[in-house]
Amino acid sequence: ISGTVVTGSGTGVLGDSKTFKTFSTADGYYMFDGTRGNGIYTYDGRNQTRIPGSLWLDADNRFNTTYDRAAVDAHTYAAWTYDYFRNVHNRNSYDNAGAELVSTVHYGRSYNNAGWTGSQMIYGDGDGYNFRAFSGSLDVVAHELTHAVTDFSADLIYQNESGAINESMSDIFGTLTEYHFNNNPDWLMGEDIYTPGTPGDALRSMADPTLAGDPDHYSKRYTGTQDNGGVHINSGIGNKMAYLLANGGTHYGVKVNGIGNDKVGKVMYRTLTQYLTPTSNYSHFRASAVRAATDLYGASSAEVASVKQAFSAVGVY
Ligand SMILES: O=C(O)[C@H](CCc1ccccc1)CC1(C(=O)N[C@@H](Cc2c[nH]c3ccccc23)C(=O)O)CCCC1
Ligand SMILES: [Zn+2]
Repeated sequence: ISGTVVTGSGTGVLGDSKTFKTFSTADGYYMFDGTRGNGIYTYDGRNQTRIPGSLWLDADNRFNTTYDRAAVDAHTYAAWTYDYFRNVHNRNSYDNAGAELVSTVHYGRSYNNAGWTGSQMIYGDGDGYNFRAFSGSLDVVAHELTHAVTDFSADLIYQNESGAINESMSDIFGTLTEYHFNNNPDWLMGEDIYTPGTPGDALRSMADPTLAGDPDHYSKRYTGTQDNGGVHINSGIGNKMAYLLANGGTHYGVKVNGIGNDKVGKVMYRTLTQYLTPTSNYSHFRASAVRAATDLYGASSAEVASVKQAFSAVGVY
């Protein structure tokens, strides 16, 4: 179809106004952003589970109905996350070759989850009590897109320790993306869409994983078979490590000197894209992060020392 890139405006899941790129055609305005990579496409799942559904079409380029809100945020936050990886890590989409970013919102009926299918993002509306529309949280959108980056780099197997590191990387870049855009940033995950009736709680805490019952030390790791061997549980070990590496602190008697968010982003990005492999475990995660920090800052640098401190603080050697 022929048309021109224009700027649309609308209301997000939290009732906030935002603008984004749309595509003006004879049929109306599509949620297609032709200014980033090979394009960002947002689809309407129409509360079915057939994907991708229908490319989102609007009559007047103003997206202010309640039904529009999930699409506004999925489209906007996909663009922001594209910009984060492009501008901060010089990566052109998840494959570093401009791969199209495809999202489907209104996936399923009251579907209480989101996900990366291996080729696109899907976002449920939530049931309105436990969750609201999952695309309403920037850290969730960046979490899902980071799964795509991981699949096209380390390709960490989604189970047991490699799966927990996969999950932790998604929580880490979800949080770093939130800080990059200063979008009510915190070291919580999904706080904007979790239990809308209960302010201040979250799906996970990276600052204190035990708030969600997740381990904050390797000695407390889950070794059962639920959740693909605890990928969303043992991610707490990597999440706590990253929190300490960025902010500093003393954990189980081990002092960590913080190096700040930006350096954590550089070390974790290089670790993920240069050193981790599909079968990496937490011990290999430590070795990989030390190598990445050594490449970036030198073997005798404070940053390398802090990486070692952070992994020691969560019991990983
Ligand atoms: O991307 C992911 O890791 C999660 C999707 C994982 C998935 C993988 C394969 C098939 C289906 C689902 C989605 C998110 C997640 O962490 N889900 C957790 C927590 C969760 C969400 N909704 C739930 C409903 C019931 C129980 C747990 C959950 C999970 O699937 O465990 C990430 C950010 C927010 C939602
Ligand atoms: Zn995940």
